[in-house]
Amino acid sequence: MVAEIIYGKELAADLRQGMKKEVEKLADKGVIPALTVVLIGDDPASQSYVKGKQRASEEVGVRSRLIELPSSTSQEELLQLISELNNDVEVHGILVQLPLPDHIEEQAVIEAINPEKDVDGFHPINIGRMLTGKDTFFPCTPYGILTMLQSKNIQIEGKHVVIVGRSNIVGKPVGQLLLNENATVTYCHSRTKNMNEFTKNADILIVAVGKAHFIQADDIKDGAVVVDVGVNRMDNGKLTGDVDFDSALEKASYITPVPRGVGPMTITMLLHNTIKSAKQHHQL
Ligand SMILES: NC(=O)C1=CN([C@@H]2O[C@H](COP(=O)(O)OP(=O)(O)OC[C@H]3O[C@@H](n4cnc5c(N)ncnc54)[C@H](OP(=O)(O)O)[C@@H]3O)[C@@H](O)[C@H]2O)C=CC1
Ligand SMILES: Nc1nc(=O)c2c([nH]1)NC[C@@H]1CN(c3ccc(C(=O)N[C@@H](CCC(=O)O)C(=O)O)cc3)C=[N+]21
Repeated sequence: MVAEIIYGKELAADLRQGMKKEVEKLADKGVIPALTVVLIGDDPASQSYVKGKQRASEEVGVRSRLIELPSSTSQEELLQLISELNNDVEVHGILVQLPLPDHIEEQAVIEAINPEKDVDGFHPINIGRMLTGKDTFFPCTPYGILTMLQSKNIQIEGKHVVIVGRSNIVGKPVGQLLLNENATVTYCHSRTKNMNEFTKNADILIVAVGKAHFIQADDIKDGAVVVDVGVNRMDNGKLTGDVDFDSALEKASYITPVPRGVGPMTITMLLHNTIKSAKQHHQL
């Protein structure tokens, strides 16, 4: 079998066209959705992602402000800034780019953000709301993956979803989101034994590890749907995923590429959440 490639980049562009129209309508009512991104330090990958977020915001008419701070910023200073942003009625979404420097406790920062402005969907209140099946800001990467699967009418209910990786921002929440869609979910991680006995059983395999070509064709069931979340920069400067794309393409029924797959969808769902937040704040 040769897989159909799911280009998140194209779906993202389609969705942003709709968002642009929605933002124009909001502007007529005097509301301009506004996102503030806080970037600490000078990690080139983070800078590149943040640039992508700025560009996409501009495209749909979301007002995006970037606050760049040195890596010497203290936790107290960051918490103070978040408190100011929480109180600023002109700010609908707050995103603190992760990872943070070692001297800052990530969870304390996430919990300081007003859940109503937590457009990343990382606050425990929003995670809990997602877990219990309530409406909330869904974490952007999981939400983007769900939207990609739905765009191809891929059945989720009753399917065995295997996730490799259990981070708080990707692995864990994508499992919960798909569980809500009635999938049967298995998590694999660094302590999992005989991992490919699980991956080979997956109807939908989602890989978020951060190791280039970690998953090979041998690890994939014939006809499986393969979602590659990994973004790894190779020595030649090019990006590659966690899945050996060329060999997996011959085995899967659907596969997402890297780049142009999940990444652009993550950014698009961030804009979706920011628009949603603006509407909620203005009771629209
Ligand atoms: N496209 C996008 O929008 C996004 C892409 N990413 C990319 O996705 C990748 C993962 O990101 P993130 O979830 O934040 O990463 P983390 O580093 O937080 O988590 C990696 C996960 O992989 C697991 N893992 C590591 N080694 C192995 C192994 N040998 N076998 C099985 N599991 C293993 C870890 O297990 P354990 O928990 O046991 O340590 C952990 O759960 C990265 O490449 C990142 O750049 C991330 C966010 C968004
Ligand atoms: N608070 C927070 N929220 C996040 O959502 C968040 C974060 N921190 N820290 C890092 C990860 C990673 N992440 C990506 C977003 C877009 C692409 C993306 O657009 N990738 C393009 C390529 C981009 C390029 O060329 O550099 C693609 O795959 O086609 C990738 C990765 C969001 N993250």
